[in-house]
Amino acid sequence: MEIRLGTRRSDLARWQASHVADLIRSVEPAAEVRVVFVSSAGDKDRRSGFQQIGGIGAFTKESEDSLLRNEIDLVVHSLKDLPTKLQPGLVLAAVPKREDPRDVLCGVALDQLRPGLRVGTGSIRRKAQLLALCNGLDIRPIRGNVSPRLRKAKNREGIDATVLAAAGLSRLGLLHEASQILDAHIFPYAVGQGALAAEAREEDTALIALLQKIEDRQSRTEVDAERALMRSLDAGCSLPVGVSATWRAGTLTLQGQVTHPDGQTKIADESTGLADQADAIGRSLGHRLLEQGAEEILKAASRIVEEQKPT
Ligand SMILES: NCc1[nH]cc(CCC(=O)O)c1CC(=O)O
Repeated sequence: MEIRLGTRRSDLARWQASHVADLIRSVEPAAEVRVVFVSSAGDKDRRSGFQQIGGIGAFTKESEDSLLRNEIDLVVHSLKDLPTKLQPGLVLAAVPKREDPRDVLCGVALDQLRPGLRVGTGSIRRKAQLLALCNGLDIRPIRGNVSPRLRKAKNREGIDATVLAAAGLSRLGLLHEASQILDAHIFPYAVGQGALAAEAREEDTALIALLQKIEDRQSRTEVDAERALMRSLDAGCSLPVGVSATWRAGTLTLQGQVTHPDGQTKIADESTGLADQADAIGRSLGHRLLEQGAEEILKAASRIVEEQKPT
């Protein structure tokens, strides 16, 4: 079978694509996987803050269009960047084994956070959670690829610190550059962080069956529960929702935290269930958070994200 695998051009995207290509070859030695580069709005627009370039789907839309036009057969994304609603005709065919989903702090350690310290991040979740840990931090909007962000923090170029996903650093062989891995109970991670998505056309049943062989059931369950939470909160990928998934004797506990962008209010709860109840776990957690007032925080966050968009 010939498989045209689409990816963006960044170092991280290339690593992820070749990793999935290797996984496919390992379960199907006869597969001919060819990597095809697709650019995205998120890659082209380097002017503005991360949240600002049309937000949802900024990194995934072009490759999905290319998939729908039959130019490629499969796209590999960071699952974190994949909107909760896929375009009609496309499916999340497989989720391979998830990397460490946690965030890391680079530049300083957690106990060195002080009012006025400049922390670069374009993520409203990271901003909110950082301010909740240390009121008065100077959060600077930055975006761009992982390595330049790391370098800026290291050289104190406009920022003193930054927060990045452990998974991205690890894939680029840069995890040793992190100052501290952040405990997910103190600093919950983004929905889908550390996981990869293999997206395909719904009608491509042979390819989907093949991709099932590279799926990791536990990772898939976590991701399904986390995405169900996001849907029940009606929250786009750019909202301040953090999660943490824990397994005990075949049951999954999903913790969720919604944090006001000013860091002053947060709502947290959890929901537990069996592995085949991923959707129900995510949905019931969503309902609990909404009952406690999450909607007001999410609305405030949406307004802030909207205001930051260039007109
Ligand atoms: N939106 C950027 C992005 N998308 C996926 C990753 C890291 C890898 C992952 O989370 O799987 C990153 C960089 C970061 O947030 O540090």
